[in-house]
Amino acid sequence: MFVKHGMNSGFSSLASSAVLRRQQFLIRSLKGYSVSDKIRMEAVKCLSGGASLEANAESVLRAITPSLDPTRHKGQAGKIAVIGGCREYTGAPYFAAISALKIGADLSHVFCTEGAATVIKSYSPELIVHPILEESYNISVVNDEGKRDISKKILSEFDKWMERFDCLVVGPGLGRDPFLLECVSKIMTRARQSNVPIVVDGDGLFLVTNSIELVSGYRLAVLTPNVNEYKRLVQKVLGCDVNDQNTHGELLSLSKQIGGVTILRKGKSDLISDGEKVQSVSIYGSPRRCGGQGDILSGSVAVFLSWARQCNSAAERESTISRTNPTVLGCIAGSALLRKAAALAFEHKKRSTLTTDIIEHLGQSLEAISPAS
Ligand SMILES: NC(=O)C1=CN([C@@H]2O[C@H](COP(=O)(O)OP(=O)(O)OC[C@H]3O[C@@H](n4cnc5c(N)ncnc54)[C@H](O)[C@@H]3O)[C@@H](O)[C@H]2O)[C@@H](O)CC1
Ligand SMILES: Nc1ncnc2c1ncn2[C@@H]1O[C@H](COP(=O)(O)OP(=O)(O)OP(=O)(O)O)[C@@H](O)[C@H]1O
Ligand SMILES: [Mg+2]
Repeated sequence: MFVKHGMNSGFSSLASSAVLRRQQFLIRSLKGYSVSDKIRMEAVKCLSGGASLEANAESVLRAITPSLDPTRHKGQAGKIAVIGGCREYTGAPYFAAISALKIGADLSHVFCTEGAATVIKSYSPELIVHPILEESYNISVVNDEGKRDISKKILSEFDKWMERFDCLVVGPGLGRDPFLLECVSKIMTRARQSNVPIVVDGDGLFLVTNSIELVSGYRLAVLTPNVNEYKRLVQKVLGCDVNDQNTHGELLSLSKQIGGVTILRKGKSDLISDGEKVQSVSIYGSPRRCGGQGDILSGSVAVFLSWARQCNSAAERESTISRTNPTVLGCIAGSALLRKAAALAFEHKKRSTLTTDIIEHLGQSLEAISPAS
């Protein structure tokens, strides 16, 4: 009876499957003792050690999501900019930018190449799209001096907007063109000088892995590597292969080695560390691994990180949460919401679940945890 109830309440969402198996084992071994269900649950939590690692994601989401206060003006709930979108990819920046809006940001911008801009604009009139980036193939006849001028123009175009942003997402669908990446490096350096948080994902991680100084020591940077991106990062920064026997130690070392940037290692459980400790989010998501879910995550982390920073200054957060790095809170909240939305989408669409279906469930998933009124 207790087991069934426990599994259906928040308890199940707090545990990875391995921890759950251990908890079930412990519950079975506790049978026959005259303890109440509540005490038994506490005992199981302590014995399993799962509760200290798994983030209390719902509390984080509740604590950092701002109320819809009628006195607030446009922009106060977040202004996000995604830097990405090139000849090959238009979906990824769209997914990241539209997810930010669907969660509750007020404005979402995309900085991309001219060709990608028309396509992204046609996906949604909600996005503000800046066709400022250039790829080498478009300027192949331009000499070095001309290229320097183009690069300066791109930077000054971006500068006009940068101070307005609460967070940048660098990389979804950015591509790997050398000229374009060089310009994006300059944009990142400028954002860093202005203390604008940066979530680095996709091809942004390709750039950063090869130029780690772009983020090294920047406490407002978040890296969100998938399996491949994490492997490349570990090889480059730690000079070894990924060690699955020392997952937590390795993530801690990686974050410390990059000067305390927050890393969200995506996978079966999402692992998050800023070099102090490792927290996980293992809420059940979806068995569908369609492309684009990481893009939803990067846009979501940007919004929650911005909200967490606002709470920090307004001292609104619960005490246990207020001691946590806002970049870590942003990762916990983003990961939990994506997983909840993915679970809901899968319930309806099963095998045909796509990233756009998951995006449609972001609002409903947040509403269930932090109602709008
Ligand atoms: N619709 C779109 O426009 C999308 C564009 N995307 C963009 O595509 C660019 C490249 O990202 P990728 O994620 O493909 O680059 P990766 O270097 O991570 O992946 C390259 C290849 O590795 C394989 N792979 C992925 N996950 C794996 C796993 N868990 N184990 C073993 N192999 C695995 C995949 O088959 C993929 O072809 C980025 O800019 C990204 O943002 C993706 O976000 C997906 C959606
Ligand atoms: N094996 C898994 N089981 C459950 N959830 C997973 C698994 N792998 C990834 N996820 C979830 O999907 C999200 C996206 O992770 P994924 O590894 O697909 O990113 P990605 O490859 O960058 O995606 P994208 O296609 O957008 O580039 C993660 O945050 C995680 O919550
Ligand atoms: Mg990705």
